[in-house]
Amino acid sequence: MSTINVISTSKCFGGDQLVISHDSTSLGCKMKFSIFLPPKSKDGKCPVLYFLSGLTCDEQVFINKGGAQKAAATYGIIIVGPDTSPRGCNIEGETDDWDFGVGAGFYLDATQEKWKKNYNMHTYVTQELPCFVNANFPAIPDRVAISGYSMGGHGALMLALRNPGMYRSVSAFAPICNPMNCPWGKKAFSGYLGPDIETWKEWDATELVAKYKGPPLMFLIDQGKEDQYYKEKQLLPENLTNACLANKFQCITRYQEGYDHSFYFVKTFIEEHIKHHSEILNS
Ligand SMILES: N[C@@H](CCC(=O)N[C@@H](CSC=O)C(=O)NCC(=O)O)C(=O)O
Repeated sequence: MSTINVISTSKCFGGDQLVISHDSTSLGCKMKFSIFLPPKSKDGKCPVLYFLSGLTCDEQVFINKGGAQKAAATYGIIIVGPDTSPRGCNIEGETDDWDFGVGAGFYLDATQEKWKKNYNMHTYVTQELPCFVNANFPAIPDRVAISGYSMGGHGALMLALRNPGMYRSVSAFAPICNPMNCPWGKKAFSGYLGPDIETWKEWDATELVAKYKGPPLMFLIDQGKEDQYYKEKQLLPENLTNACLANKFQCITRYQEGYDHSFYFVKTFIEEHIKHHSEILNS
């Protein structure tokens, strides 16, 4: 287990907003993550919500723009916000594009030679980070939820489908729903996974719904109707809805009038998502 380094700690709604760094073995670099500790965690262990951010984000964006701390304090939920990719690995071209490489890890484990040593965000978020959080913070290891936004929304759905039983509750804001059929996803999957489209299906939530064999699970998804990336067909929520209908997988997708693809949209509905997770995590 790597050493914990507390970068910052700030009192917030009676709890504490921390930023932590540690050496990651699965990613082969130093990683930062945010963790909000609600006031209730001073008296005992609390459930945990992992929140995965989108393209171009680091561990700072959600804690500064997401507006989640008040609800997390109210409902007694710890929120962990990992970074979106490894950083500083000196891979040629990793900072050339905003939608691939640094800031765009897509929460998968890369198989291509150039990326596979470092771009293992699936292993990091599902294994290494929870071990580290559970060892260092008052988290209840088997009361865990996951949510995310855009690329991170897909990460939340896909991680829950690939890891049955790991997450009791799942939600997403404007998720990329079917990456192998949208420009962002095609670029990322061909870069990290190579040209064989069959291997892409293992990392695509819309494909994985049909294979899910775990305990009953439901998705809560909010999608803005004025979202520019929705209109450009980067998100494809209808493809996920159709897959869920075909496979009797419960998915509530709420199309929200007037909202675009921004953190103004996320912060509008974050309290409802945290309340939703709290009800399931505490049941
Ligand atoms: N190229 C732009 C836009 C990138 C962008 O919109 N990123 C979103 C997530 S999109 C899907 O994953 C985001 O979270 N941006 C951070 C923010 O502060 O809004 C750019 O470089 O900003």
